[in-house]
Amino acid sequence: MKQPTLQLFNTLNRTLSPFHTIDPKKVGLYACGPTVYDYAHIGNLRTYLFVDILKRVLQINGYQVNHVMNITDVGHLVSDGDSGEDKMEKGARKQHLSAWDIATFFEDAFFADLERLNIIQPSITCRATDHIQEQIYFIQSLEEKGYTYQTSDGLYFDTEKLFDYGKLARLDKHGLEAGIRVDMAEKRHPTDFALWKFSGRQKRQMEWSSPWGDGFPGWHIECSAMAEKYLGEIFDIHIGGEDHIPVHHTNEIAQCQAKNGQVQANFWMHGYFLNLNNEKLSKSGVSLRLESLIDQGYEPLAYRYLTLTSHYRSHLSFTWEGLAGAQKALRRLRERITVMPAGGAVDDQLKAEFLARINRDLNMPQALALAWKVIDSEIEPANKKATLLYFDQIFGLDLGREEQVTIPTQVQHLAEQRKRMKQQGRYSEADAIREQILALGYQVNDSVDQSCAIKPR
Ligand SMILES: Nc1ncnc2c1ncn2[C@@H]1O[C@H](COP(=O)(O)OP(=O)(O)OP(=O)(O)O)[C@@H](O)[C@H]1O
Ligand SMILES: [Zn+2]
Repeated sequence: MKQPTLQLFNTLNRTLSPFHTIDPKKVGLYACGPTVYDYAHIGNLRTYLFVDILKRVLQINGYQVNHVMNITDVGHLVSDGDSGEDKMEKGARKQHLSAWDIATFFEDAFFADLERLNIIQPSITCRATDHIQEQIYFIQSLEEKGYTYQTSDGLYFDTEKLFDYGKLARLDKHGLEAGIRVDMAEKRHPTDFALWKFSGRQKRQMEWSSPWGDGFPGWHIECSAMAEKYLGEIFDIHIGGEDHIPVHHTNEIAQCQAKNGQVQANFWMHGYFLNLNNEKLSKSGVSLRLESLIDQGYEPLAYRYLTLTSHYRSHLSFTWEGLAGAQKALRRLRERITVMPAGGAVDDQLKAEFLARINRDLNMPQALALAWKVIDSEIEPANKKATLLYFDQIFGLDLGREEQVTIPTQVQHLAEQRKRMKQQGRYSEADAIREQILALGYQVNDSVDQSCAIKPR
């Protein structure tokens, strides 16, 4: 398919822009991965579902996607402003395990959640602790270029050295400095951030020697170093949750610009938060796991369906009623598809309409609405099925899974009533009931035995 039919919202210039790639057939995609100090919550998973949808949309547009995702298993401090404890060491204390053990445990749990949600695995997964040397080289290069300074607790990036620091977030750097009230310790500017932190007097579970002393890398440097290793100095898309805009991605850009003279990705995309009771879900605060939804009897894909009902650039409020609605809609969609015959062809016009919707900045709510329109359309049932299964390459909802069709008792009663009317020769009343059944989304087939004569329309 020829470019540029796909349009994506680029946070860098705040516009919906035609998507152009560096290589005509390939996309380099870097997604910031989880910090594995606890279970992922369904908010984190919303972001990975968004990445998955983007990847599927790129693939259906004919691109081969080289998808790299990191695992943050060291260096992410409790405060994004680079103060406080390392989340891994804190998590290890809480779980009474070593930092290495919790990293392995929660990484496995994370991938199990991805699988349950039909999220396609990244092409490359890379851990921060497996790339310490790459991070040290990156920092050395920044040091040689004069972007660093040392304090008693680490080596820092001097954000004042970059004239356009903070452009991704449109930060008012000087305004920030004037209004700053927090203790900056020995940092020269509030936005400066750690590249390497010293272990200090207390021995850490995770530490390495470096030209600056024993310690561990800062959080932002891991993504810059690993993205460069696997995707090169410049690639197509960098993606993460909206909280990455002001700090993590801003600092990643600063490091790469300082080292290589350019912003490392052409497109920056951000998924908005999932909230619960108007609060952002977070591992350390209000949390809710996929496991809890399963415990309540929901299938993981009902949650996937729920996330498709809102655009990725809108906040989504989680409610149990919303999830129940999503579960019901998903079952109903599968029931309707189950009874359609196989062997049809994808409808060209509906396919074009679908591509137009998903290619306009991944408009999944509109794409879902189209699926329901297909269900109610006049096209041949076999072609409906083929078209919906084509859509499912993007939805990832297992729409081809056979769903046991359960006819509501109300519909069964109406069908029995209609049968009696017909036996008594009261045909116009029987026809009126048939219409009533149709309005409820079912049809009666008179040519077969009454017990299997009702099916979803
Ligand atoms: N409520 C949320 N809704 C959607 N995405 C989220 C939410 N909270 C975090 N994310 C995203 O999830 C991804 C993984 O985040 P990470 O594992 O680093 O979480 P964290 O910052 O350690 O913990 P927390 O969930 O407490 O913020 C990131 O891209 C982040 O932006
Ligand atoms: Zn990152």
